[in-house]
Amino acid sequence: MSDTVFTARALTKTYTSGEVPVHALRGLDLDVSAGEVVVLLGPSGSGKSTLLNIMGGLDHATSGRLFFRETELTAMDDRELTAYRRRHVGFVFQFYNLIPSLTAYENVAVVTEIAERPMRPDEALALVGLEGRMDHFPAQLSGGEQQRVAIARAIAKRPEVLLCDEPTGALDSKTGIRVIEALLSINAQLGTTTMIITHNASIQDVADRVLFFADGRISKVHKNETRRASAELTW
Ligand SMILES: Nc1ncnc2c1ncn2[C@@H]1O[C@H](COP(=O)(O)OP(=O)(O)OP(=O)(O)O)[C@@H](O)[C@H]1O
Repeated sequence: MSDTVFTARALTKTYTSGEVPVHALRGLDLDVSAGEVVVLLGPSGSGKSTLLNIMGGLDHATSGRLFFRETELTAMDDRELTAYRRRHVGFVFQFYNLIPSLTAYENVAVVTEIAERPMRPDEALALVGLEGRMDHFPAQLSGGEQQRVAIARAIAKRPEVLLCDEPTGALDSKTGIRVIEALLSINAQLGTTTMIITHNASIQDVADRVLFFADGRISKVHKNETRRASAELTW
């Protein structure tokens, strides 16, 4: 099996829904290795979410090619992309989208009931440090804890990749660090390839590689020789 999970070549995305076309991605080349933690930084509108959505099979590119291992995502129709997404991709968004009437355990079980070889909800919740909160409802959990339930839900199906769009965007520094800690612990224990969009530059220190976006392109790449432990982060 190849060690490269994603290969993007000359990838573009142009939105033509408005009067003026928006060039969200302007020819992007990228290789992501298995088990890598990649942080995406850059100004608002620079194309970070567009790239993650295409990698996650939520959207189609306009031109160029994108592969998940040997499979070409840019050749897939919506039905094939849905199957790819269900099988291989976990998503974490800024807002947790938990079901308020279900406990933490039940929110995770919603996913494990339909996955192919899921872990048990209690295992997934233990991985994010919430073994003691399984019977709590979202309203009884802090923002950081709710986000960790959302992470447990995303990883319970054992996805190969975890795509996170501003996972700490709504959190204060202390709870945000706990969330990053949960993501890194999953990466260490399960080897899940992890991509994290953030506006918080201090998070870049926990990555293997940092991609700086500007105007639909990757303008700079920085490789961290050593990754900083999440406990050492401050913001
Ligand atoms: N569905 C859409 N229709 C039209 N234009 C869009 C759509 N989605 C995104 N765009 C535009 O594409 C560009 C890139 O947006 P994108 O969300 O990828 O940026 P971003 O770097 O993730 O920004 P942010 O950090 O604010 O989330 C922006 O100009 C945005 O307005």
